[in-house]
Amino acid sequence: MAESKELELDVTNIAHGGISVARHDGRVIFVSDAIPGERVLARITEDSKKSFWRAETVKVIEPSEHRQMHVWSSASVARAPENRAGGAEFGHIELSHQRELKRQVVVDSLQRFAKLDSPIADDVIVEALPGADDGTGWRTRVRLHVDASGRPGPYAARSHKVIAVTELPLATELVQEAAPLDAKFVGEEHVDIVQAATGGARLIVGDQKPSTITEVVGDREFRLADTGFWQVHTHAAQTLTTAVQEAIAPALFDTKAHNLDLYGGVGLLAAAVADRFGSGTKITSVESDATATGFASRNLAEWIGADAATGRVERWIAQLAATANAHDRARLRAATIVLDPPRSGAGKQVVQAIGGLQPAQIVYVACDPVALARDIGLFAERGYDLTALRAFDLFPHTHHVEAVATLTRR
Ligand SMILES: C[S@@+](CC[C@H](N)C(=O)[O-])C[C@H]1O[C@@H](n2cnc3c(N)ncnc32)[C@H](O)[C@@H]1O
Repeated sequence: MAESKELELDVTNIAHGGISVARHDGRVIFVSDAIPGERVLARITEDSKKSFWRAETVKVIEPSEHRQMHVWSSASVARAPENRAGGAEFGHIELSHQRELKRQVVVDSLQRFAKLDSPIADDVIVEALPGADDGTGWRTRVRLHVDASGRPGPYAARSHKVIAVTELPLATELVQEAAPLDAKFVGEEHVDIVQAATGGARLIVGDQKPSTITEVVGDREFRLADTGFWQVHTHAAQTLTTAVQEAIAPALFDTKAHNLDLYGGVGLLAAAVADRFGSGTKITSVESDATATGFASRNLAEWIGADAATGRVERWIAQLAATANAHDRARLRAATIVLDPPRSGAGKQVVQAIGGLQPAQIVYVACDPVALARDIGLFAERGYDLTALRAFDLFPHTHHVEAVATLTRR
């Protein structure tokens, strides 16, 4: 960028990633902190590409009827763009309209990346989780980054500049109370605040040695490392447990089949499946983090047919396919496979490997609608149709949306 350029833009659509779309002289401009329907003054931040530019809202000229005061003043458009805290990029939008925009992103992703124009996608709504009416107070895990002077804070939106803040409104009360926003951590890179279901909130400074915490879902306890993966929203684990249980078609479920929980963490979704279908359920939870699978083995111990394996899914499943005999193949054809991959999705290699096993049904839990849509497109090529889809607002005031899709063999 030679010099800072500002333009008045009419914002028309929402794009994946929490940014809005405007057009100027026929060129697409992705604009942050705006809402479709608004006219804004925006500063161009990237104009090196032919096909699109990027811009940040500097001033709202004609606000949307859905604009509200930002739930986090540290992220407000009233601040200079480079000083706005990141992680609440929808906080200036009414909560119900955030969900409408997320719905549009899910539907649009399915149309563009899965080439899917189906009533199942059209009927999807983004369901709210229990919690505060204003969508704050749900985060049980927060990472603060530390700047060169030792001061902790969130990164600014779209950069690694640490922003000093006085509050963390998306976090639970206990996490807010425990957050050391005035302390100094010279020489550290980050500080995590983690609230487990029992034992209050704790600080994890830098690469501190992990200790064991307990999470509770319904009347079931899960043990895990405080540095390990657990769903972030206070109600997320319960919501996904129920959603996965409901996404499985009982008529296609076989307790004795070689059922799988891929990207299984500490066994949350394997437990959901086994709870739904009873003590005889066979299911293997596969996860790359050996500490997590160690905990998963213990968390799943009460089900005789449940176990946990350590491995990268792409290799583990290739190995399974390579060594399966006719009996194993029949058990895999009868199987239900649950997968909950990271943001990048399962990808071609894993989708092809699962498709090759020809399981009866697949339940795909996704935190990225574009990655999900790409994988649904790949599954369609392997003979699987989308038969159910739900979306959940697991991350209010951010652009993130979680989806649970059921795919059934044709
Ligand atoms: C979105 S989390 C889901 C965990 C679990 N299903 C839950 O809800 O608690 C994704 C998990 O996949 C694991 N993971 C990431 N890439 C992996 C890979 N290639 N193979 C196996 N596990 C992987 C991560 O360590 C993480 O535990």
